[in-house]
Amino acid sequence: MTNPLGLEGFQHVYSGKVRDLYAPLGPDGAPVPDRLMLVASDRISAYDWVLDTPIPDKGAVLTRLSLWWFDQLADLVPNHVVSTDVPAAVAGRAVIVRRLEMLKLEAIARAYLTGGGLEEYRAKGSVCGVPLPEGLEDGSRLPEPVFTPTTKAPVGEHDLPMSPAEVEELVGADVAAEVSRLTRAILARGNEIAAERGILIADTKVEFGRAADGSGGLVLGDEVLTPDSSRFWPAAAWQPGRSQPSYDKQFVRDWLTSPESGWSRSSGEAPPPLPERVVEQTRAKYVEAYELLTGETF
Ligand SMILES: N#Cc1c(N)ncnc1-c1cnn(CCN2CCOCC2)c1
Repeated sequence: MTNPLGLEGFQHVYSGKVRDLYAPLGPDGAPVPDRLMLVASDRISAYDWVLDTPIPDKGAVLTRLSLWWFDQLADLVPNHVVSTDVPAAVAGRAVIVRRLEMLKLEAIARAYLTGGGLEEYRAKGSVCGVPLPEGLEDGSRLPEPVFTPTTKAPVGEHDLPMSPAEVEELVGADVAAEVSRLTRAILARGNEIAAERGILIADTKVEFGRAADGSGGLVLGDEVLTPDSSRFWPAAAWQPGRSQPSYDKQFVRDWLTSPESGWSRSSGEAPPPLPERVVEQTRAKYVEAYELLTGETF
């Protein structure tokens, strides 16, 4: 298995759109049983494409933000973070984590109605089996966060909505109820904190696992409440009844859909490289979100 970053003492396990997973190797050269390393890249995705142009420091900013959120949520749920003692090549954008038995579902909660949830609401008046009030629009705030889990589709395929019965069949009724409760509580806590700082978190995806030996309860894995795992909206621009501007990706989206890019979403072709000004504006939004939420300087 190739080692894209050439990390001595680590075996590459998996690459997602913007993050990668490595296994630390022990002195015998075998993977250490209960450890993994999550590495956040500077890659950015838009319109289902991973763009050619990296956003400098994006991986480091989102790693620090996720670590901060794990701390803010520690009273709600234990997490998989072990340390940030990582190789210099990925310092600041990688985390050593406990190896978990991950639940095979994407635990999604929605506090505002948009995207796939809005489509289902318009068709059925409900989302994932949860009836919603009439008259909701794109961007409407929901009475309370709704659990809208999906499958974990293979690379290149789309995640599919799961009904409560399908979740229970996958993980059992008790774990299904706890995953729903925790996912909604994480989003509610996130919005309590973010709204005071000018950011609305419309929805979020988290991942849970259990200790490999089966001991203990659910552990929060992956990343948490970052602009990659969640929809961040600027609170001041919130206006139900239209598509909301993205806190972090609007400069990218606006340029890619402008005549200047020469690109069309319907072309099926990869988007062109981003101009430097869009890269700088986007980097600044990630840093701004981090500094607003945490009160710390990047
Ligand atoms: N987190 C975590 C974790 C863990 N603590 N233990 C075992 N497996 C995983 C794991 C394996 N894959 N994913 C999906 C999320 N990936 C993250 C990396 O980047 C690609 C997507 C999570």
